[in-house]
Formats: sequence, structure tokens, C-alpha cells
Amino acid sequence: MSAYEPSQLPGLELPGPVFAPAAPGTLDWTRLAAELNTEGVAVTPPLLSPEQCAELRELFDHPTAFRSTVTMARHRFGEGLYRYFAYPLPELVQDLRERLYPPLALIANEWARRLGQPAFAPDHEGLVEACAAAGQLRPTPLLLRYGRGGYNCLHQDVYGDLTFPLQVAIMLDRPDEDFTGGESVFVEQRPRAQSRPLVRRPTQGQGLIFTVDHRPVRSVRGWSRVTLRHGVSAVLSGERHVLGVIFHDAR
Ligand SMILES: O=C(O)CCC(=O)C(=O)O
Ligand SMILES: [Fe+2]
Repeated sequence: MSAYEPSQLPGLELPGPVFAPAAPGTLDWTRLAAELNTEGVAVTPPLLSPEQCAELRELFDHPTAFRSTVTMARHRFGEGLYRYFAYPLPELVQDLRERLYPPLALIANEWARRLGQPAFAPDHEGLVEACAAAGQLRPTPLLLRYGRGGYNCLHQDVYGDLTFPLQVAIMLDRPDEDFTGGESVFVEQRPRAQSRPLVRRPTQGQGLIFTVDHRPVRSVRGWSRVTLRHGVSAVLSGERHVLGVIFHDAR
């Protein structure tokens, strides 16, 4: 049986296209929700144009846009560099965060109901307020850059007690043209079962929506928690850039 019950996820619509010049119309949230329920990972149509991808990629070299920079090898997180944006976020990033959040909150709230957890605010402003009340005040959207040999160890982006369970990563480069290798890797851990690997290869502008920490999956007696970690396999050549949109803020 599929864990997805469409009748429990009403109104999964965006008000309009989300920066989707190559894919006019709304995102198909019914499909995305079904994919998230069954796989924990969903691939969107392009959310950014090639020009917008280039604009964000170039921002990487403007230090004033960021609150901090992490050299991944120093923390044994992998190999590469990432930078957390400072507030106020670039308009494009702020807009994506605000517009992607409401439909994701519907999915997150269905998950919370299944797991007996409190609901999240319906809009992003409400989530940011709840984060502030929990002492999580620092912005989490980030840009990542990997060169040849770069990779990202399996991890979860948990930054405090308040975790919104879905996040988005948008591919800014063209796989097989700008870089090779560098697949998006996910490992799912079900209770009393061996881990399940998933690999995705988004094209430029496409977003991956995925579980931050865990999601509910049907079990014999109701719902059990399935844990997901994400990472990136080694980049074999070229440079790979990604925009990470995490919705909760950090302590
Ligand atoms: O580079 C990637 O694809 C992974 C980025 C990541 O870890 C994130 O967006 O949280
Ligand atoms: Fe991450």
C-alpha cells in the first residue's frame, strides 16, 4: 500500500509559476507529495533559469552576501566550500523560500499529524517567528561549491530544536558539461531493515525536495519514522554549485 493518501493533502498548489521559464504553469504538488511520501526525495521541473543560476553562482565570490563560510575538510564534512547567506537574503533566495514553503508546510503538517507532533505555521514568516522564539535566529540558505575531488558526507541539516522536515537543493550547473560525477546521494534507514540508497541527478535549475530528518511511513501499527541522510558523491571534473534552501533558521 502506498503511504500517500491524496485526500489528506488538499490544495497543494502554488499561486503561479515559481521562476519556471522552462516549465510554465504550476508545480504538480500532488505528484511531488506522492514522491516525497514514497521516496523521501522528489525532483521538480526547473525552478530557476540558466541566467538566474549564473547570477547565484557568481554571488559565491561576493563575501558581503554571506554570514559565514565553511571549509568542509576542516570539519571532516567532505571536500568543498559552503557559505551561509546573511540576512537580508538576496531577493531570489527570499522569494524561493517564501513561495516554496506553503505547499511544503501542508505536506509537513500531514507528516506531523501522522507522527503525533505539533503543526508548523502555514506561511514562512510564521516559521521564522517560531524559530526566533526557539533561539534560532541565523539564516540557513547557503551556496555550495565543489571542485574536482569535492564531495559531501552524508548528513542532516538540523540546526536546533525546531526542524522543518523538508528542504530544497537547486542545481546551478549543467551535469556532464560543467562537471562530471557529483551525484546527489541519499540513504534511507527504516526500522529493522538495511539502509536503502537513492541517487538523483538534477539538471540545471531543477530542485530536489527531500526529507531533512525523518518522515512517516506506514507500519503494521500505524506510522513509523524513516530517517534520511543526504550527501554528494565525488566530483570527477569541473565545478559544481548548488543553492540549498533550508526553511528553519539556526541557533
Ligand atoms: O551539494 C548538494 O547537492 C547538497 C547540498 C546540501 O547538503 C544541502 O543543500 O543541504
Ligand atoms: Fe545538506
